[in-house]
Amino acid sequence: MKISIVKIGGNVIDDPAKLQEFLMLFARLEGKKILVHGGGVMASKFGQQLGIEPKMVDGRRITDEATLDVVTMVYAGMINKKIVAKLQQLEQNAMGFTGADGNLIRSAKRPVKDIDYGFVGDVKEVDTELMEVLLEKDVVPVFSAITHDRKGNLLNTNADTIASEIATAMAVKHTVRLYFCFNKAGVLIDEHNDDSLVPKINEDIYDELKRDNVIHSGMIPKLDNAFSALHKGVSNVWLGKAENLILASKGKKSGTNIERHRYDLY
Ligand SMILES: Nc1ncnc2c1ncn2[C@@H]1O[C@H](COP(=O)(O)OP(=O)(O)O)[C@@H](O)[C@H]1O
Ligand SMILES: CC(=O)N[C@@H](CCC(=O)OP(=O)(O)O)C(=O)O
Repeated sequence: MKISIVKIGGNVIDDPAKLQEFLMLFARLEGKKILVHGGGVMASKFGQQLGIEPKMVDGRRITDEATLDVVTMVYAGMINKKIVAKLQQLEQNAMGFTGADGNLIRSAKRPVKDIDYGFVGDVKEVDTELMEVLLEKDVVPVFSAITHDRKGNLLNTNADTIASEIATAMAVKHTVRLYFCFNKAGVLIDEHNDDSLVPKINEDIYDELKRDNVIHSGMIPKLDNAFSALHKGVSNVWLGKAENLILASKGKKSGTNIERHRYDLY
């Protein structure tokens, strides 16, 4: 099978008009597809209303027990079900999941090293067989950023990581393209200027831009996950504005394309 794995970030989801526009494009995407959504911005806002201040380290959320409740409500509840309903309206047979549903994504609580991330899960296993059954039935799986450890605990997992792990697992048997859709034109030299796009990036350029703090916060997990997916067999990774999804799917020039090898650009 040819499968598109599309990740949509919280900044787009938080804007109802932009979300609707993106879902309409996603609905037009041909072939088998899986959607993974974040919602970090909204979890931070709802948490703050409850007096819980967000704590992020390199784009990843420190998740204590109260925060885990908030992210479960916001990601697996509100956002996931709204997206599923909107996709159903667009005649996509969407089904919403956390990793616990059908044991689709099992993770393990991240071990404490320098930082204690709390209830954050590192993905250990994706059930590709069940995923294939769903895709064969033309179901469009929609994943939130919640996984489980099969010991009764839900865990918060970065949505970019979920997209990359699903892509990697499916790439063992299938041809997989991974799209990270968000609110910027791609990797930028000046994050406030969409014209400063880096059209191709490899790990050497990434290391340099990260060292110079040109790439920071949420862009770090995105690129770490993009390179990891490519190294593990994903054919193609694209990163760019949600509204350019269809252009990207047709191979038209847009966004940042991630290159697999350090020597790709030389
Ligand atoms: N070099 C860069 N180019 C573009 N965006 C960057 C860069 N470095 C940091 N960022 C920030 O990363 C953000 C994207 O990460 P994140 O907020 O996690 O996205 P998402 O919407 O997918 O959740 C951008 O909105 C931008 O603020
Ligand atoms: C562990 C961890 O960082 N989890 C993320 C999951 C949501 C997410 O990734 O949302 P965006 O894609 O909108 O950033 C978080 O709670 O922010």
